[in-house]
Amino acid sequence: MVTFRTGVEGDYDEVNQLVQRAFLNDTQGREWAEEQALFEPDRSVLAVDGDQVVGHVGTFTRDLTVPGGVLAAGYVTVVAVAGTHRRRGLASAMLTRQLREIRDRGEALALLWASEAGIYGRYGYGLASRRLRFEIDRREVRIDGSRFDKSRLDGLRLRAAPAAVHRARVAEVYERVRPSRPGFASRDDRWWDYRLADQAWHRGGAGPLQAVVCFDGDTPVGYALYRFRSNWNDSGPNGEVGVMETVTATPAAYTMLWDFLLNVDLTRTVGMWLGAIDEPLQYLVNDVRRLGMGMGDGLWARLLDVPAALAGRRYATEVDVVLEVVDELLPGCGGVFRLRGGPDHATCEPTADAADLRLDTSALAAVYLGGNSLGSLAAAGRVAELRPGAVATTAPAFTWTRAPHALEIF
Ligand SMILES: CC(=O)SCCNC(=O)CCNC(=O)[C@H](O)C(C)(C)COP(=O)(O)OP(=O)(O)OC[C@H]1O[C@@H](n2cnc3c(N)ncnc32)[C@H](O)[C@@H]1OP(=O)(O)O
Repeated sequence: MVTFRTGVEGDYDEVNQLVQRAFLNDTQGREWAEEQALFEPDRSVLAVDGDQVVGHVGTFTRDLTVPGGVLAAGYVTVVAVAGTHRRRGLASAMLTRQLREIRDRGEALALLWASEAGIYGRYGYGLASRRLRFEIDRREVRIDGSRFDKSRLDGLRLRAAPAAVHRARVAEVYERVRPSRPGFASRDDRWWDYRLADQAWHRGGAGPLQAVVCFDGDTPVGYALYRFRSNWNDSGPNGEVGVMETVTATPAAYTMLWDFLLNVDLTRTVGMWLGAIDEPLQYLVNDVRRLGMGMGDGLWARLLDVPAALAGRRYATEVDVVLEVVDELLPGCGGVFRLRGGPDHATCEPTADAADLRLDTSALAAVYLGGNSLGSLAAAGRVAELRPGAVATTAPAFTWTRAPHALEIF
């Protein structure tokens, strides 16, 4: 018989083996120091059959930047069920218990990256952010000089080194940018260890992790993390730059860093897998088509405390709306709420007033970070307009200056 329990410290190895098998990973030669340091056993739910762990869901404790604020969130991770025990409800049982535990800790929402996009909607998650992949034919692409004022680069300088050398500067820039960019997550030392981890298997055949930092005087104002992949073919050099993330406090730093990344001798391609959906590079280059862009999904979000989540963000325009939120999995998380908000204030409370809009919790999650338009969800029939005009007045409020961007898979 399968039973469920909370994890303990000694579970890591068995859980990790289960997870690696479930994700079809070859574990040979891998060490897990950085991953193990992130393990929060008391936030794991395990399924156990006899003496064997056959299922696992984990949670990390982190803060998420939302439009105009930062909220504690449960970061859901390494969901796995043994191949011998699938499609008999184990994941559903663990994921539902996990959502209740996240809510009971007072975290207003759960977040995850999905291995397959078909899995999580049934648990109330909505796709809240997207990413752009880039595969740039770098010889065809350059920063278009007519689109920016070169004098803005005066006084800036770049310094490139193995990433570990620049760790403090990189973390300093990230902390400066994080509070204002929806989708960014808090990174303590353990998370920097994970992000900068550089064992052979983290490299995926490319070289060591590099950082290039942009300084304005002595102040770091931007950085890029990247790897080179050396390659040659019959025509000569065919190397690649693989960009992991670029974080910048100013447009000038962004321009200077991308100019550097696009001009590495002996390379032909610049790739980035987790670019922002509104990546400014699109608006800077001479030939946008040659950026080789493709869209992917990003963060999935699940609201667990609707009033706290809605009052915890800010709104692009003044809004006063009554939302009926339908939550089939956790009915206690749904209800009718009046949201009053604007660029510098927000309140949200249960109300007995008639609802203006009705939507399910996954549709609300989809618009929560400003990554999808409420109007688009309404066009899909996912938002019911109970008071005529309510979509038109509410949709602009849920947008934000920048699209949400999740920088790393956890
Ligand atoms: C945040 C993350 O960690 S994402 C990683 C998820 N894990 C993986 O992809 C690893 C490989 N897969 C697995 O380990 C398992 O197949 C899991 C964890 C995805 C599902 O575990 P199971 O115990 O089989 O799920 P369970 O029996 O509870 O089924 C849950 C529902 O999800 C559905 N489902 C499961 N996998 C998929 C899928 N890949 N695509 C679409 N639907 C799926 C099931 O059909 C079921 O639907 P229903 O309730 O409408 O009948």
